Amino acid sequence: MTRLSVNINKIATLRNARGGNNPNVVKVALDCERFGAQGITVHPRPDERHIRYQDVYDLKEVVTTEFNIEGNPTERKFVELVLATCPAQVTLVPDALGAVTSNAGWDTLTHHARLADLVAEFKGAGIRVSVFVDADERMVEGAKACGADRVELYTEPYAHYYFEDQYTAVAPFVRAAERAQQVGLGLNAGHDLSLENLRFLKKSIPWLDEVSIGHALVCDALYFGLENTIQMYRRELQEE
Ligand SMILES: CC(=O)[C@@H](O)[C@H](O)COP(=O)(O)O
Ligand SMILES: NCC(=O)COP(=O)(O)O
Repeated sequence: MTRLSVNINKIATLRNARGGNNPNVVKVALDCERFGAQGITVHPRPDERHIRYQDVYDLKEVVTTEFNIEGNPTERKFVELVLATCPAQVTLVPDALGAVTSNAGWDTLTHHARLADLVAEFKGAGIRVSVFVDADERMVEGAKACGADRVELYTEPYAHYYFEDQYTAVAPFVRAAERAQQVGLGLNAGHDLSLENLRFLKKSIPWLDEVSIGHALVCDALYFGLENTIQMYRRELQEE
């Protein structure tokens, strides 16, 4: 089964636009769970432009599905937030300061020592660790060597090339996913996944453990409503 984790960053973006508490990210997270989300993902950034550190503490109190915190552990503040809130999963993402969104996976070979220390620290606290990587078998192997439990494949290139040629677009992801399976890593995927491209990814890599989806899902919810939208994404992930 491939689980759907809803990334609620964009809900916080909307809330922050007016400075009040509408929409309420805690309520939305609970509603997402009620509507069928199997996890809640947040990706706090150091500038707190969407999810704030306090949101993470508030969400940890109430989320009953898998809570996944994504972020760059270069910031000690992020490491401390994760250790203090103890989510089910932390996803380590090398997002650059000032970047609009995540735009690459880790070089798990160059950063082996640092990643290995962090993985050990989080695993020691009972937190599953996923490492965000490009669809590159060497980076998958490097994540395994760091002690990670899972990798999350950065799917922006798949989403980008999907409409040109879906088979060519998915091919490196299938190879990376096969490598993850061979070395015993769990497998997540995320970034720019949508109602258009999700089913083909799932069909190509049926052993995917989890997808985290935010931007497209929140956009779709404007048209279809949140409950319908979550159900629509869940249907795309059903086994054939
Ligand atoms: C790691 C990843 O691909 C997502 O977490 C993405 O970075 C969402 O973050 P934003 O909502 O800030 O774009
Ligand atoms: N890990 C990916 C994620 O949480 C959501 O990415 P996106 O759907 O907002 O591009």
